[in-house]
Amino acid sequence: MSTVDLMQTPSSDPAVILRYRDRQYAADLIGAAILEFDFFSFIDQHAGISFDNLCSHFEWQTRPADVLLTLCRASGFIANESDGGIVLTSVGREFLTSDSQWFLGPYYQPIADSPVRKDFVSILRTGKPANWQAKSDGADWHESMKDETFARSFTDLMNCRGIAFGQKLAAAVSDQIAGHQHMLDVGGGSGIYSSTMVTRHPHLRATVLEQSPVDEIARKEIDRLGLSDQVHVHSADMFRDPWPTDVDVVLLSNLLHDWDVAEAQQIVNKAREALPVGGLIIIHGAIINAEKTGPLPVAEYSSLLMNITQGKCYSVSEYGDFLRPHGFELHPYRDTTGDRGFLTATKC
Ligand SMILES: C[S@@+](CC[C@H](N)C(=O)[O-])C[C@H]1O[C@@H](n2cnc3c(N)ncnc32)[C@H](O)[C@@H]1O
Repeated sequence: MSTVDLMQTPSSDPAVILRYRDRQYAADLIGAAILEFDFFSFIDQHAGISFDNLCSHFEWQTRPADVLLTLCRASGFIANESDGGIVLTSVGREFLTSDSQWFLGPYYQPIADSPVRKDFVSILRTGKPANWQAKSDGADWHESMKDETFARSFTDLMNCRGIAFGQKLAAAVSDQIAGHQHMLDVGGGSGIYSSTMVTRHPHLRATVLEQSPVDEIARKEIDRLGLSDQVHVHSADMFRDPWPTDVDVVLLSNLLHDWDVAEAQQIVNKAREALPVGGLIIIHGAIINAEKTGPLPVAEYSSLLMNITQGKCYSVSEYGDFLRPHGFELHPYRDTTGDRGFLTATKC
């Protein structure tokens, strides 16, 4: 394993490298819409249909249907009228409706039998995530994270991107974090976001709240970086157990997007309870714009998350709904690197 120098920051943006992986499932979701549901022909015949009526017709659940529609909007296949009604764009009508002479459905036929495409059909109907990467042991991603070998491999995956993401985030929140002392990094994985934050802001200490076995992985990683004095690991279940309360910043990095609305709201409510008035919540990850028209790389990544977890990439307005009515003042969304960004909010 290479030596890590968290003081050194990258000069380039890894977006292109990440996008190959982040968009891996998007073709299968579009393939499901075309091949299984002839979705675009239906929209053509029912121009202006509402989201709810669309879901009723196809018997789709809200979460996966929203991810599909966001992907179609971000791709420029559909648009929303001012009353929210869904219509096709020119490219959608000309190339994606089955009675058009330019219909490109047969181009997707080779992936008709892809397990991921088939999974999407059942996720749209049931709302339940598929097994992680079609593993046959029946465990979804959330359950798999309790397995030592899987947790190690997946934490490595998150850690490698987290070095640059964490460094950019730490730099971007400098003004907001200056007067704060103790950050709670909920579901913090290897602790890389805490490690990069305290390296950039040495006045700060951090606590990583993690479940077993990731908690032990985090302890070892933080120790390897020589940061055990500033970053501690608190072993707990974020839903069932109490959170430390002597904190004035809560970081939720790539966390809410793993969960459906009820669980995500539960996490935000626990963050509110943990923070004093004036405390800061930071939500970091891949975030859809307020209009749900993009960015395309985030809409593509959302199809992967929707397939393997109980969540999706939420939009700026959906995060506003989690925060504003629950006692937070929201600050504007900001980009960092690699199609990621963050929102902050202050507890009122
Ligand atoms: C997608 S990862 C994000 C890790 C890190 N925050 C990042 O940005 O890379 C979600 C993390 O939440 C943790 N997690 C999931 N359920 C949890 C629970 N009930 N209690 C504590 N941590 C949990 C997982 O172990 C995992 O490390």
